[in-house]
Amino acid sequence: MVSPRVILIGPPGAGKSTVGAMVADRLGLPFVDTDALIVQEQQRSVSDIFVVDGEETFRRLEADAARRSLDAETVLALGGGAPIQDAVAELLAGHRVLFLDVAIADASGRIGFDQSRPLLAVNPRATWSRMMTQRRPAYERLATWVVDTAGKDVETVVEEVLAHVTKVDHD
Ligand SMILES: Nc1ncnc2c1ncn2[C@@H]1O[C@H](COP(=O)(O)OP(=O)(O)OP(=O)(O)O)[C@@H](O)[C@H]1O
Ligand SMILES: O=C(O)C1=C[C@@H](O)[C@@H](O)[C@H](O)C1
Ligand SMILES: [Mg+2]
Repeated sequence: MVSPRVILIGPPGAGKSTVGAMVADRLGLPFVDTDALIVQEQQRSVSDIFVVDGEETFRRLEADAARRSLDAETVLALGGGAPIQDAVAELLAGHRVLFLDVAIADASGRIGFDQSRPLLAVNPRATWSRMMTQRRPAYERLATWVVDTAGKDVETVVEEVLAHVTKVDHD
């Protein structure tokens, strides 16, 4: 069965989009990011969908985007909240799922908490921390591998992800 070489999960600021694109490039594979796919297909921003149609609509689009992205050989980044949905979590069984872990100290510096992340529009640091406490058990349960990105630059994280992917390719 054809499936993504690796699926990246983790909270906003973990580096899923940045690291995922670079890993895909190094592997010579297409990079798919469910957030970007939704934006492209809907022709509007994630924030716009949240504000105009509500989170429930976004989650439905996201689950659908994830479902359609699982049967191709790519590097796949899921939106931060995607694997928290039971419907998406169930789809991940049997796939290589890599949790990019990050703590608030690094995440806050990375994402700057601008308005592009609708869930973090109010009290961004406290909201991120609360969200991560709730989500961490799911990220850990679904992951077949974890890379802690704390204190590591993007290139170091990319190398760690590539090392893992190459190793499991040969196992
Ligand atoms: N290990 C790292 N060290 C320093 N900066 C990083 C690292 N990983 C990512 N960044 C930077 O942090 C910012 C956020 O990264 P990115 O958008 O890839 O996160 P994400 O996990 O895709 O978040 P979201 O769930 O909101 O889509 C980017 O500017 C990126 O360059
Ligand atoms: O963590 C989340 O719930 C989100 C993360 C982003 O990737 C986007 O999917 C959206 O902003 C929601
Ligand atoms: Mg992203």
